[in-house]
Amino acid sequence: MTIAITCGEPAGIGPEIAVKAWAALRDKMRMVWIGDPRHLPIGTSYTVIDDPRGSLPADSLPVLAQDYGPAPTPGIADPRLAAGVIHAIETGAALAMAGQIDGICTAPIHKAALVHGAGFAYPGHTEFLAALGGVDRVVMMLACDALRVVPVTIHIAVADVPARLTPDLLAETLRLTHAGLQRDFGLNAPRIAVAGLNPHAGEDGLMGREEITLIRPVLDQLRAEGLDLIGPLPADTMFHAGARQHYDVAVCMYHDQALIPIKTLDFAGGVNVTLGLPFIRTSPDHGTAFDIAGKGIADPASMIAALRMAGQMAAARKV
Ligand SMILES: NC(=O)C1=CN([C@@H]2O[C@H](COP(=O)(O)OP(=O)(O)OC[C@H]3O[C@@H](n4cnc5c(N)ncnc54)[C@H](O)[C@@H]3O)[C@@H](O)[C@H]2O)C=CC1
Ligand SMILES: NCC(=O)COP(=O)(O)O
Repeated sequence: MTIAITCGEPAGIGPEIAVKAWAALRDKMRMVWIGDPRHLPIGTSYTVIDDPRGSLPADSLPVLAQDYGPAPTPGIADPRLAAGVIHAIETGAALAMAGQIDGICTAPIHKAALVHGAGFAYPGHTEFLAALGGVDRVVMMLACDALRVVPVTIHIAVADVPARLTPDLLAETLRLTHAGLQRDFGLNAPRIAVAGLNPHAGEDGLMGREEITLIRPVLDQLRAEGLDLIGPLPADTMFHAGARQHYDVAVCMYHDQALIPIKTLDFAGGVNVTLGLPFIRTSPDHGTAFDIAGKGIADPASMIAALRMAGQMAAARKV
């Protein structure tokens, strides 16, 4: 099994955590890095390879080399590199879809840098990879040992959430989550908790009506299809340790409702995984960390967890 790491934003911590994670896991799994070797931390031992399916060097980072431009100043995105950052993701996705690698693990991108530098038309990897994979809908799931979460709406303004939260989007997110947990996480009958949108899950309509008009009808429909659904639950009380025992994943209505609990519980161990793609994709749960880039102090734990998860998913699909 071979997992490719895409370089991510060269001015961030992506190259550093890729090298650290590769060093930690090189005895346990096959990994290649896609990017411009000039963006690796100074002194990194690497070997340029052509074929990710061939033999890989044991003691230097295998690199599918691209030519994107000289390394930027740490912490300052260089717009001239934006097209290269995007190309690395495209290369990883293409290799995965061609079966030349078993999955990709994407280092973080700086979304604004890609928009300003290359007119990137997507708010994140998740939406870009859906387009590359030729699928209309995917699900962003973040997972750590203590919790899995899915935001139904992802990278949109909070003000836009109620209008974008449609029965179709909610139903498809729940179905993809159910199928993804079955396929890749060994859960035959995943228990899915669903958050309300409003405080106290609307308190019988006193604090908002989306629970009554939208969420409950969708849950009733999908229960009839056989999904094990709990909710809609008040989001403020569904994440304490006791509550978490009753479900395998929490599906939330918007980005921060889902990501705040998991990043608070386990920032170092969290993994971002895209469900519903025709290939495996994981990522660390954190961003580019410009404030510590180039200092050599970035923690590779989330990247290590993401690579392990990609490897486990790939192994499960081969059984
Ligand atoms: N998958 C992706 O491509 C993701 C990209 N981002 C992007 O990253 C950029 C910065 O986002 P922020 O909200 O500032 O979050 P961030 O995760 O980059 O940083 C938040 C704080 O956590 C620290 N931190 C993050 N990762 C760390 C690590 N491995 N070791 C030690 N400390 C670490 C940072 O130094 C900073 O103090 C944004 O452009 C955002 O869009 C954010 C999340 C995921
Ligand atoms: N906040 C999570 C995040 O930004 C991850 O986005 P993506 O690049 O994995 O789509």
